[in-house]
Amino acid sequence: MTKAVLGIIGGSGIYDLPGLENVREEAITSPWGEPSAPLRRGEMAGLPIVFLPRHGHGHALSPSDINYRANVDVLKRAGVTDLVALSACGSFKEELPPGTFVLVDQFVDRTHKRESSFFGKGCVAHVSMAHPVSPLLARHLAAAAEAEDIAFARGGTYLCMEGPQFSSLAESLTYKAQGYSVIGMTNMPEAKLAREAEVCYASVAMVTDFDCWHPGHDAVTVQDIIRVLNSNAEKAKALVARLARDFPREHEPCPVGSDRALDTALITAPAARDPQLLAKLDAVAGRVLRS
Ligand SMILES: CSC[C@H]1O[C@H](OP(=O)(O)O)[C@H](O)[C@@H]1O
Ligand SMILES: Nc1ncnc2[nH]cnc12
Repeated sequence: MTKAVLGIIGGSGIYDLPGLENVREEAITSPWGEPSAPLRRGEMAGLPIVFLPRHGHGHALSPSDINYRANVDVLKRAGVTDLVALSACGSFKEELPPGTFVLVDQFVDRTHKRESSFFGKGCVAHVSMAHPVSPLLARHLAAAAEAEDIAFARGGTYLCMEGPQFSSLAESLTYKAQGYSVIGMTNMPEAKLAREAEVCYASVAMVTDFDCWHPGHDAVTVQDIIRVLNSNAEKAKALVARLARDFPREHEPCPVGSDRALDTALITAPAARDPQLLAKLDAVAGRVLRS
């Protein structure tokens, strides 16, 4: 049995985690470069928690500048088994108004300026992204939201745009017509990298606005978003506290195989593998590379 370690990535408006006990800051170095910030390790209700603010302290990093590989790598090195992403987002649906927490279960990746895999020349791997969210983690989040009386939706599709500009009206209307639920700038490649690192992943997409498609709302501005962001952040912190309280202390095997994703993914013959890349993959893929 593996002990559960819960990772929390804080998005816009969530730069720390009050309620974390015995906090120590840990600057883990990564062969993938600089993570957004040192990790903050501690416990909640006895459960080990590792917190990382995605945009760095003071929100210095734009979505395109975040080193998603380093972030996931250091969380893996810290022993994280289950990772919750907290993210602000715009909504494409009337029934998902600002303040709603959407436990998304699908992603559409429209990013184009980001390193999106740990693997490549000298060690090729193809993991499945058919079911990018860990259903058990999502179920625990739903139970925590229910217990905290937070308005939430089970399931939804998160369109990840490159940004940093918000969408044009034509883009917004197109995504709405496609049936997508929400839009943000950060969950990709984060979810892909978590899968490659065999870390269970779930995202709480916290609606701050209706993007720009809604006839009754003006085009989105950061000022408008910040107003909603702060109340969402308070609810998110309560959600995490409840999640930690009720979370299983042993890591539960993932029904969609998030925690074994590399069992069926590596294709490069051992003799053709690049030792330098293998060394960088020690944390992410050590389980399968060492066996
Ligand atoms: C401040 S609004 C735009 C910004 O907020 C979201 O970030 P995060 O997912 O880290 O909460 C969105 O993706 C943009 O990066
Ligand atoms: N409308 C929107 N588009 C992209 N990212 C967002 N984050 C919050 N609101 C957003």
